[in-house]
Amino acid sequence: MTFQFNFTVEDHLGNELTPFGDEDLTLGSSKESSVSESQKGQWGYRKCSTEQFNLPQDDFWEHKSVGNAAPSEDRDNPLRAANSADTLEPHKKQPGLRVAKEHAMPQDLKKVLENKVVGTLPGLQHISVSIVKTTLLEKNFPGENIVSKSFSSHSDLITGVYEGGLKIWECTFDLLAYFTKARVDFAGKKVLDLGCGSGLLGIIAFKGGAKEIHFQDYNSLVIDEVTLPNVVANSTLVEENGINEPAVKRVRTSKQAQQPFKYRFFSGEWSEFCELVLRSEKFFVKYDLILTSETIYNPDYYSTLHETFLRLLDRNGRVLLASKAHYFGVGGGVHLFQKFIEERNVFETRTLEIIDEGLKRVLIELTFKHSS
Ligand SMILES: C[S@@+](CC[C@H](N)C(=O)[O-])C[C@H]1O[C@@H](n2cnc3c(N)ncnc32)[C@H](O)[C@@H]1O
Repeated sequence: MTFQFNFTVEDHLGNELTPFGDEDLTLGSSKESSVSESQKGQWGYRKCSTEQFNLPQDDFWEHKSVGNAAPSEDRDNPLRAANSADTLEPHKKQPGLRVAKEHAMPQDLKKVLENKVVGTLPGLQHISVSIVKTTLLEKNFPGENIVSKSFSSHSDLITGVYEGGLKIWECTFDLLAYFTKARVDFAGKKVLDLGCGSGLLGIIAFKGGAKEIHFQDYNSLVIDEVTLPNVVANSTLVEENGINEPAVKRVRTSKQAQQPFKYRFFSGEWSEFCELVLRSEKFFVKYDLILTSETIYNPDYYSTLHETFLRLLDRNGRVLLASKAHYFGVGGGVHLFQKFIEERNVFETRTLEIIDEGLKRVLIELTFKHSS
């Protein structure tokens, strides 16, 4: 599927460091922007010198090994069955489904930021994805060839090959703004940034005091080249630079800041990811919060996405989801997704906010109909 429905905030704002922008990936129609003037003004770039980052010691990163058997559970009730590592509905193994894997944090964290250019947003550091793409193209990256595939097919999404993680999508910023507005409480929570791409949602959750954060993206390369570097770039700057993030101030004491945080990184298709994490610990502790932006564009994925929520969300947890109202060309959107959720009758949805400028966007919350 050849598809383009968005712009990168980074490219849209213009940046002289960008040798080619996503302009090159755009099919036809004009781009629409709803990025506010204040967002534009706050975006800037600087070359990254790894010396500028006082990177954390090894024990900062706590990893768990994968491989324990999953607990067996009662399957009569969808909620109980959701605890099982076995799929609720027989999972049709499709050939070519991207197998999930866990990414270990590299030993040498400074290397993660090598050749990266770092931009800033309020309370956030963020590497330039355009530079990453260019570097990978130049290097003729031997792994997942998604950059050149995306480039040559003029598409931001290639179904089953590249699902768009090499951009920061617009709704990420809607959700970030909502976190501040609604004073979302991350303290002590176990959080999943699902379909993370840049990982900015999870990073803000970390800064807000979340106790454990997992990042998942379809593409392995996205995790290695974008998500991980962003996490590293943001890992210690919070305290050192005195970034004024209200949520940070509220919950993070200097003592908390010194405690090791648990990050884990995963790539792969959602059902495979579920299998992997549910098997990774004998008693997998479910997520209190699942954050997900621009992941409901393809109706073909709704069933797997629903099942992922069902199996991985704590009964008293919630999903915060941001989406365009409609994804032209692919067919998905909020209305269709909400209808799908209603029919399944497991979650209830609540509209948190409608952003009606540029392309209409919606923030919704999902919670279990019957919590504990
Ligand atoms: C359009 S991108 C959005 C990236 C990021 N959340 C943002 O807002 O900038 C959609 C993301 O969802 C994930 N995704 C989509 N479909 C998926 C699937 N079937 N299995 C696993 N991940 C998927 C991909 O990892 C991709 O990064």
